[in-house]
Amino acid sequence: MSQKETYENPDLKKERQNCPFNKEEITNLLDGGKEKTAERKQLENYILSDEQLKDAVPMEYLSHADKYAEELRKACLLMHKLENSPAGQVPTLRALMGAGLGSAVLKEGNPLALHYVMFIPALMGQGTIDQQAKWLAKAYNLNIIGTYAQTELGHGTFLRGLETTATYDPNTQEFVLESPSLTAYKWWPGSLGKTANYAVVMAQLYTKGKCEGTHPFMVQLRDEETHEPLPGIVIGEIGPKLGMNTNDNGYLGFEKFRIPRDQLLMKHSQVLEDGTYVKPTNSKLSYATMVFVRVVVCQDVTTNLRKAVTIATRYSCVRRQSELKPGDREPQVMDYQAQQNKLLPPLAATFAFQLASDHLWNLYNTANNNIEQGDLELLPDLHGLSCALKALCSSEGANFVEVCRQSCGGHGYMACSNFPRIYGQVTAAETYEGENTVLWLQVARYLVKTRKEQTGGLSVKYLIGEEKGPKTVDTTLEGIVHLYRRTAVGLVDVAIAELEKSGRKGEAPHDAWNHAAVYLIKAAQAHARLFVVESFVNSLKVGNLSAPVRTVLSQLCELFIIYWLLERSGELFFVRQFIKKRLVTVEFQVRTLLYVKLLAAIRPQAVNLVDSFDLRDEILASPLGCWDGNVYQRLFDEAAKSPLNQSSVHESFHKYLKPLLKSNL
Ligand SMILES: CCCCCCCC/C=C\CCCC(=O)SCCNC(=O)CCNC(=O)[C@H](O)C(C)(C)COP(=O)(O)OP(=O)(O)OC[C@H]1O[C@@H](n2cnc3c(N)ncnc32)[C@H](O)[C@@H]1OP(=O)(O)O
Ligand SMILES: Cc1cc2nc3c(=O)[nH]c(=O)nc-3n(C[C@H](O)[C@H](O)[C@H](O)COP(=O)(O)OP(=O)(O)OC[C@H]3O[C@@H](n4cnc5c(N)ncnc54)[C@H](O)[C@@H]3O)c2cc1C
Repeated sequence: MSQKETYENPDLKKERQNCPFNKEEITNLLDGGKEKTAERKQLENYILSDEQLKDAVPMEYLSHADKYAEELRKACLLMHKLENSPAGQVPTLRALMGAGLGSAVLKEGNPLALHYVMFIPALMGQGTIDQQAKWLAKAYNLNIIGTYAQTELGHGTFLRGLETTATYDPNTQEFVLESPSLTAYKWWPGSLGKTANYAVVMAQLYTKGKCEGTHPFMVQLRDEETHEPLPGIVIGEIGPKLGMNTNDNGYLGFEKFRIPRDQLLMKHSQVLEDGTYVKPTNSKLSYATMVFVRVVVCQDVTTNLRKAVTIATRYSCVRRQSELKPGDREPQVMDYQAQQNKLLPPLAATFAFQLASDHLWNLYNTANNNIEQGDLELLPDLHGLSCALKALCSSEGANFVEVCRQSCGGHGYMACSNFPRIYGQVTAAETYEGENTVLWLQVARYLVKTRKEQTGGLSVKYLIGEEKGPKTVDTTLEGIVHLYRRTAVGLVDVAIAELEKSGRKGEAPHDAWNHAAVYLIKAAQAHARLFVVESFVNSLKVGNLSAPVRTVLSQLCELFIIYWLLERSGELFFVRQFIKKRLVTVEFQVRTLLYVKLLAAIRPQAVNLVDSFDLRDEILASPLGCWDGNVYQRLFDEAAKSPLNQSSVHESFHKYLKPLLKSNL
């Protein structure tokens, strides 16, 4: 019997009555088409009906080592199932690696994730055709399992500061890998601790006595039969973390470890037999794997946010608390405007982030195809936009997930609510693949350069030439988007003025840069927000949407754009012309009124909107967010699984508490 034929909480049932739009239309839109929805559902049935992929006990009750073993067991079973997947191998793999279907089975992180998300992409992006022929089939067939080992104990951000060396020995035509200090040890790579037997290792390449910078090397770490670390390789796992505890992040040291010359991944730069170094066309091409992951992280964070919003919204319609009208029945907490103010902006954000991530994905594909043909023109724009959206989606996503947790009161703090895990994943994305502040500064560098040199890619075209558009702000959506644009331009100009001021005081450019960081980061963030709101508005102009779906998405779009404007209103005060023209006060009064009206307009559709995400209960993995709304019974069922409830008196009572109670007599 399907979950939809059993109990349904009466409040949720009411919420679902008379839905003015077709939920399936939104589901199809988010999946990328009707066929993709059908494919996803078929895949979910295939994977989630397998009893062996279900947890005997919740992960929280297992030891660190048992958690890893259990997740690895399921990850390997999933790989076996992949061969017969009805949806085909590529879509299945994609679904299994991310926060959607994959997380229903592998709740604490997939020990094979790095193999697919970074190791294989690194081989494809950095290896020559011959190297790909040698390694890729082995990697796809899981004859070898790899990771991406870049970060060290001493350096993660500053890649030019990495200490691991790979020194070419022309006599044997080998590279000698060495960790010259404790801080040179690789530290953090996922799957490195216990799972992987190979890695793409980033190391400083030395040849003919000269350092040529960081380069990727294909390195075998463990014996393919026994899995023992090879002589000269030191490996371990780094221990428990805030989240993602079964990704077995590890450490790795090299003691004069030799690899053949042809294990330098040589697609972009080469070392010839005699040690001659051949430069790449662009030194940043060796950073390409990170660019790819930044792009997919935006999508992954959005999926996690959808989960958090679904759980919080359904719970808020089941939960009744306090008094709205004296003497009346306690209301659904969703009927408090304060609760709508918490939950409807993140609901709108799930659409905003998805649409922006879709644009980024398209840019990635075009740029990558061009790069394969030797055309690097789109690279700066891709780097700028992937840094901007990765930083924005992960930081805003983490804040929104925390708000969703808060909106569920005490029950949101339960491990079984699934908020701790979701938060652990989204907050990790603020740090990995480039710490967000560092990425904001990369974006700012691109913006300042574009504004000063008056040349740049599509995402920064608005910084080139005179400001276009109306001089006053009107209350249409276009008018508000224009306000975002003027803020973004204004903040870049403020940052440039700050840099020039420091320059006039005689500061060196690097000091001036450091002293303008606050402004630079604000400018980068305003740029990223502009991109997201423009994507949202433009996406609604095109596309084949029915009138009811267009109406509700337009309401969400407007709500989101006004929400951000009100949230970030302080930034407008940095832009002097806005204050002079008194734009801020008048416009904000009007906008606040509209914002509140939009909350009320969207409120009745909240459950229908999250239903249209079509996230199965197994994926939500939360008694608070289940489709049927049977929250309290499910919470009790979860508590019954606690090992502390397996006996009425725990043995520790006799060991510790009883003697203490006696001694007090
Ligand atoms: C299905 C989905 C599943 C998803 C789930 C994912 C789960 C996976 C879990 C975890 C994975 C995590 C993996 C990792 O974390 S791997 C390690 C990642 N590490 C980083 O990201 C390090 C961050 N640091 C850097 O990127 C760089 O050091 C730097 C901050 C960019 C600085 O580099 P550098 O000092 O060399 O550069 P400059 O600042 O001097 O800039 C010089 C010019 O280069 C341009 N640039 C920089 N980077 C790039 C790039 N990547 N591409 C293109 N161009 C780049 C920069 O703009 C400068 O250009 P200019 O023209 O101004 O000179
Ligand atoms: C869950 C997880 C998984 C990971 N997986 C991998 C992996 O598979 N492979 C891998 O190689 N690495 C991995 N990492 C490492 C990750 O990529 C780095 O931790 C990340 O890039 C940040 O680098 P860092 O730790 O050196 O931070 P630091 O750079 O030391 O940051 C510390 C502080 O200094 C600030 N800071 C640093 N530089 C600047 C600057 N120039 N200007 C202003 N502020 C600055 C930062 O903003 C931050 O506030 C993982 C990390 C995590 C958390």
